[in-house]
Amino acid sequence: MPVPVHSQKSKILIPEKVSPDGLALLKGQFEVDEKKGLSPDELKDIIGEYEALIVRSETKVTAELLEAAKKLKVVARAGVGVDNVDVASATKHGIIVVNSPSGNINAAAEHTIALLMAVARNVGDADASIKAGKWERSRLVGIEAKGKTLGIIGLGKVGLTVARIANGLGMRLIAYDPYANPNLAASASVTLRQSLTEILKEADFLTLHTPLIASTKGMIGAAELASMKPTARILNVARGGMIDETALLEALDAGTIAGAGIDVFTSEPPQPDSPATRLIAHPKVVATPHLGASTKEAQENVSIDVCEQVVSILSGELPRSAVNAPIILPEEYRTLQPFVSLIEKMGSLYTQHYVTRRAASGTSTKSFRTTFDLTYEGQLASLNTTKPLFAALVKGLLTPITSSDGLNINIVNAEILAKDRGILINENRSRENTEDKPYSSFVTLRARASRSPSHQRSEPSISRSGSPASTRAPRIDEAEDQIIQGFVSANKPYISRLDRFKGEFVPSGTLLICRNFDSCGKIGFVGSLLGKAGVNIKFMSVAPLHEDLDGQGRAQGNEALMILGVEGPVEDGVVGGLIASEGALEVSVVNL
Ligand SMILES: NC(=O)C1=CN([C@@H]2O[C@H](COP(=O)(O)OP(=O)(O)OC[C@H]3O[C@@H](n4cnc5c(N)ncnc54)[C@H](O)[C@@H]3O)[C@@H](O)[C@H]2O)C=CC1
Ligand SMILES: O=C(O)C(=O)COP(=O)(O)O
Repeated sequence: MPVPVHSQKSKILIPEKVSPDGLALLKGQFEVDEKKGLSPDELKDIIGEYEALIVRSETKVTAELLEAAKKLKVVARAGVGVDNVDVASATKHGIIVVNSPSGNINAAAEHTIALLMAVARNVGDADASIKAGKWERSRLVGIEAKGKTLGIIGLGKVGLTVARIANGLGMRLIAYDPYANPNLAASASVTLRQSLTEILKEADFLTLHTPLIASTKGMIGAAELASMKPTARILNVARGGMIDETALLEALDAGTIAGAGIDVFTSEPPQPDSPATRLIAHPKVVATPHLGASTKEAQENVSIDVCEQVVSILSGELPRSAVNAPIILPEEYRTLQPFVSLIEKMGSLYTQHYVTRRAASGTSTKSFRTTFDLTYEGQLASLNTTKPLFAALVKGLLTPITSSDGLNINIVNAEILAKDRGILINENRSRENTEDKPYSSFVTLRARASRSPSHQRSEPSISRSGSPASTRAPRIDEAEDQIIQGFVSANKPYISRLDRFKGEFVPSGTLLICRNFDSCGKIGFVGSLLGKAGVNIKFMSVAPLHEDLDGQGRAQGNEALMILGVEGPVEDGVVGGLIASEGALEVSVVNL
């Protein structure tokens, strides 16, 4: 992966309490600002300085805030629910949203059980009573959990964990979740019901564990409460807004619902005199101020989880749990990572080497429509998702011709951006046997340029400033395909073919790519010219013509590529000198 360059440290804003365990991973590498108690306007005023924002449930990450977040690359939610983040807007801006999908699951489940027991045994009421100097044993008689039916709405991670603990308490478990895994449900002794109505009728305790989405907003209203047993108790450690707070208050007052344990509210903290405030004050309610995830262990987990992902993203790597990007299995993630780097470099090499050259040859780039065929061979061909590789190619193609503060191209928005710019990419898989090769996967980028009939915008525009390009380049034949091939060995990307030339080189740093006649003295000529210009050569690789290889690997043609890894800027004058009569036919300078 690209090595993070933090010459000017990236800034990270943390407007909420996030455990120091994760923050320790950021401090030193980045500038970390912990600023609590900011108003929405204050947050909007400063967000433009930051590349990462780490929040919990209190900060509202709105479309307006994201619009002002010009440098933002990632919103990290140190927890599960992202209902406080406008994910669609983040996607549009190419901002990755990550969360910690499992760091606080156990805490939320245990808190649900704590509320269940507290409601069953009147713990809140009894505590207030005894603190007030009373001794009310007969008023505070409770019920047991054992043998009671627990109705679970949403049998995901928290719901299943609650089920497993409640099973230990001897409860009968039923659940409603149209997307539940029946095997997981059975293994937790949960019987799945086909409708919410069945659950509502049977439950002695009802607990909610779905996300707050359109289908769950207000899912428990007056009608649902009326269909429940008058002895039933309700628990909500998921999200406020799923239960109609006014309807619940009325049901508790009317005695048609026996009690409630509530951790989350429609508005947090609740407004004075709101239904939520009256619920909190109700004697049949045990309330907590959104404490489901508030354990030392959970906060350590989520903090480390999201901070690691922030480091990855700011270093140009893939995150583990992106909410607005495809899910990547851990083993695929390990395979993909070095290829993401390789393919981004292949795309960048294409734009810097070919597009620039085409411009220098005097051919209008606007008159070409280029189709890219990206072919994965070997191990890569059997991956479930190649989206990160696709995104890497778009990023590589466009970054050299985009101002650095312009596009934030990533896995989230690559497809939209490619489409917007008329870049057509076909992905192909080939299971050709790579066993005889020193690498298990192989990538080929083939660019097919053809004249665009209407001269529409089709090619990335190519005004790379300060990019010295060849002057004696031949005109590009529009029927000619450009080919770049590469592979990864020991996690390091290599280019193995550039157009008609075959030879391995590491695509990193500043490279001088010289096409020349394969004759004596060329290396000496180039070396001495660069030496005189003070350009230090770090490595050199010679790539003979691909098609003309004889059976013994010797080039028969009379042209070759010389690839030089150099240090320091290469001025236009130096390039001009290299293309002088005795030197190279063509030179391009690429920065990878
Ligand atoms: N109070 C707190 O501090 C905490 C609250 N939470 C909240 O708990 C909730 C659940 O979290 P997880 O279990 O991690 O989520 P999850 O995504 O693993 O599970 C949610 C389940 O809800 C189901 N579901 C979705 N729509 C449904 C519908 N209309 N009817 C029935 N089931 C439906 C899904 O199929 C899924 O199985 C989230 O809202 C999360 O924000 C999570 C952690 C701490
Ligand atoms: O993870 C979740 O969904 C939570 O609700 C936890 O919220 P918090 O991080 O404690 O503000």
